[in-house]
Amino acid sequence: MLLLKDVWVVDPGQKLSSPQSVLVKEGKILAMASTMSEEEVHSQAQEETIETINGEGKFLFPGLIDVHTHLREPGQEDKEDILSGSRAAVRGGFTTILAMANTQPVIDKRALAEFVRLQGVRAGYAQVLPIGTVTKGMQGEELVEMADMKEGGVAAFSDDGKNIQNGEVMRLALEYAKLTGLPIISHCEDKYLAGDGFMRRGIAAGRMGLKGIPASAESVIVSRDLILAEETGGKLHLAHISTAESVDLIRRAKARGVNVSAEVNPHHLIFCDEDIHLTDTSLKVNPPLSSKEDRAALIDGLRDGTIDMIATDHAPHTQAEKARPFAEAPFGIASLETALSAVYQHLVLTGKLTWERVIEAWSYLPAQRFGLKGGTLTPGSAADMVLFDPAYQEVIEPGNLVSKARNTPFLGQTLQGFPVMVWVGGRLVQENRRVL
Ligand SMILES: NC(=O)N[C@@H](CC(=O)O)C(=O)O
Ligand SMILES: [Zn+2]
Repeated sequence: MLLLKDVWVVDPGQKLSSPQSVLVKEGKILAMASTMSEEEVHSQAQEETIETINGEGKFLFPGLIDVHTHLREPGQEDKEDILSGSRAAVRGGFTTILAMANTQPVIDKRALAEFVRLQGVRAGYAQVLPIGTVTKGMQGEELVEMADMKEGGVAAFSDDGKNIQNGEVMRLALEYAKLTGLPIISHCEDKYLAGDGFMRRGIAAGRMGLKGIPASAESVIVSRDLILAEETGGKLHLAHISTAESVDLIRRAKARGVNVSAEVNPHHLIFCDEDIHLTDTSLKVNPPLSSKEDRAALIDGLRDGTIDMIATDHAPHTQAEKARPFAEAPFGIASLETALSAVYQHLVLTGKLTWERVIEAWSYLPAQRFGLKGGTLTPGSAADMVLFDPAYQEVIEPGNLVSKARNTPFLGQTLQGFPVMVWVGGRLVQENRRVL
């Protein structure tokens, strides 16, 4: 039995943000109270021994749930595998991650989904839930066997990495996915408008002489998918929203009652196109970093709930690939181990977002929208928990990272505020920044 004493609990699912004492027994939250006398604790514990952790000055919140993580297994294990990725997850405060389907081969069959799920179980860190592709071979043409894939454990369907260009295929996907109750996650990018650009079209791209991707490449497809979700009633989730125009479209669709949710990635909230340098590919990502005005609209959208959740889009790549010239390096930022601290430091400490909203957006709402267990510390729920020390500082160095990837813009920088203990189902998996 575990007692976390005098810890500041942030649990939006219970509308709670206050000092509490929390009792954990047999992998579950047993009780929580603002004051707990010795007698009460002992009566709950009965004969058991009690391990007490003093939580003063720290936060406790439900483990984060990341709905957009690329783990690269099967097929590209030199970038990341399910073991290294799920270790990186718990180091960063994530207890459940949804693994994107753009592996090699892509996850378009039940057996493949089961493989990903089982590799997650074998690893024994964060819970790994597979995402299946929407179309066979991720070719954008023929739908996968959705009901069968659900039996195999997929939590959603997505051709992420690619957009489904054919509107009729997207309409059918939204229609058929209703039978499973699972969302279709859309990577909104019109490939013809995006062309072969490397960063957001605008003044910064012009100054560097880099070919730009217009904001419309995203918003045209956001618009199409919102219309199709409205027509079909299908459950739509929009990945990595990055422009003011998209936020506006989603806001208006939600006002009409469209069945849509949206996510934003930490890098789009923290950086903008002006931060990109030709000699540093760590900020080369898709969708590209947008303008300062877009960034402000994304933060506003997250504050008012137009954008429901935060997701990392952890996209690990090898150093050799990222060392190529800007135009040739792959798109993607590895972020599981830095994302929460970066958001805490750059958005919470600066007063742009409340800590409560961040936890709601990264734990409670992902659980609600994707129909997952977790996302709250309500008594009876699994003890997937994060103890977060707001004063803990760490230099982001290759030697500290447990992910195989090093493609983070924070390399060499000091971040403040880190998970210092993480439990999955009551089992301690990270302590003092070391994965156990
Ligand atoms: N975001 C990225 O820049 N890259 C992702 C693909 C994706 O999420 O679209 C990847 O798989 O590397
Ligand atoms: Zn994507």
